[in-house]
Amino acid sequence: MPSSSSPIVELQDVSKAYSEGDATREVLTRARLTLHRGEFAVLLGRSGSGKSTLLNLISGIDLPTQGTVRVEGKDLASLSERERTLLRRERIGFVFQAFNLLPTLTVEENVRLPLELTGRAGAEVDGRVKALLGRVGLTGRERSFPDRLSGGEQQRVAVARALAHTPPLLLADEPTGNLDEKTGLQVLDLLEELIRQGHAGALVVSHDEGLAARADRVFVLEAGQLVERPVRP
Ligand SMILES: Nc1ncnc2c1ncn2[C@@H]1O[C@H](COP(=O)(O)OP(=O)(O)OP(=O)(O)O)[C@@H](O)[C@H]1O
Repeated sequence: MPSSSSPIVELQDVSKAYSEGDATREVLTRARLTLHRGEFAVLLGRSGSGKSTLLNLISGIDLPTQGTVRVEGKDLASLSERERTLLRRERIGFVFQAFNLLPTLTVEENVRLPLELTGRAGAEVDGRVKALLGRVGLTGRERSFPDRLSGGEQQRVAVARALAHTPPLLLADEPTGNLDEKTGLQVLDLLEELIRQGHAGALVVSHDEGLAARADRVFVLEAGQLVERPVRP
C-alpha cells in the first residue's frame, strides 16, 4: 500500500506517440512529474503542445507508449479498463472548458451525480449537495436546467460537481477558456479555495500567467517536452 505521503500523481519518463497511417508521431517525450495532495499546479502550453494528451494519460483515458503513470501509487497500465473507469469516477474530479454538464439533469442532479455514482445516498448526500451549491453561490437555482444558466454559473455548477465526492485529484482543462475575464477570475477563486480546503492535488491547464502566479508549481509543455519552471519567471 502506498503511504499517505506518496504522490497523488507520478509520471516516469512518459512518452506518447500517435500513429498516422504507416508513421508514428511522438507528441509527448519522456515526461516526468510528481504531484502531491495539497499542491496546486498549473500546466501552461500553446495549442497543440500536448496538454490534453497529458491529462488523458493521467486520467487513464489513454495509456502511454512508454513509461509509467501512477495515480495514488497505482500503475494505470496494470489496471483493467473497468478499474481505470472506477478510479476516474472515485478518485478524480474533472472541470472542462465547455462545462460538460448533463443537459437533461437539473443543477442539483448534476452535482449529486458523482456522489450517487460512488454509491453514496441519503441525508448526508442531500446536505453535501446543499452546502456545495451554497458555496458556489447557486442556492435557489437547484431546479434550473443548465441551459438556463450563464456560462459562469454553469462552470460554478461544474466546479461543485467535480469536487462533490471529495476526490484527492482534480484535473481541469482550461476551466476559464469560455468565460470573460471577470467571470473567469471568480471561477478560479472558487476553484482554488475549494481545492485548498479539500486538500486535493490539482493540475489546471491554462494559458493564463495570472493563474500561474498563484499556483504552488508551474509546468510548461513545449512541443511535447514537459519542464517545471519557477512560479514567477
Ligand atoms: N488521437 C490522436 N491521434 C493523432 N494525433 C493526435 C491525437 N490526439 C492528439 N494528437 C496530436 O497531438 C498533438 C498534441 O495534441 P493535444 O490535444 O494534446 O494538444 P493541446 O496542447 O491540448 O492543444 P489545445 O490547447 O489546442 O487543446 C497535436 O499535434 C495533435 O494533433
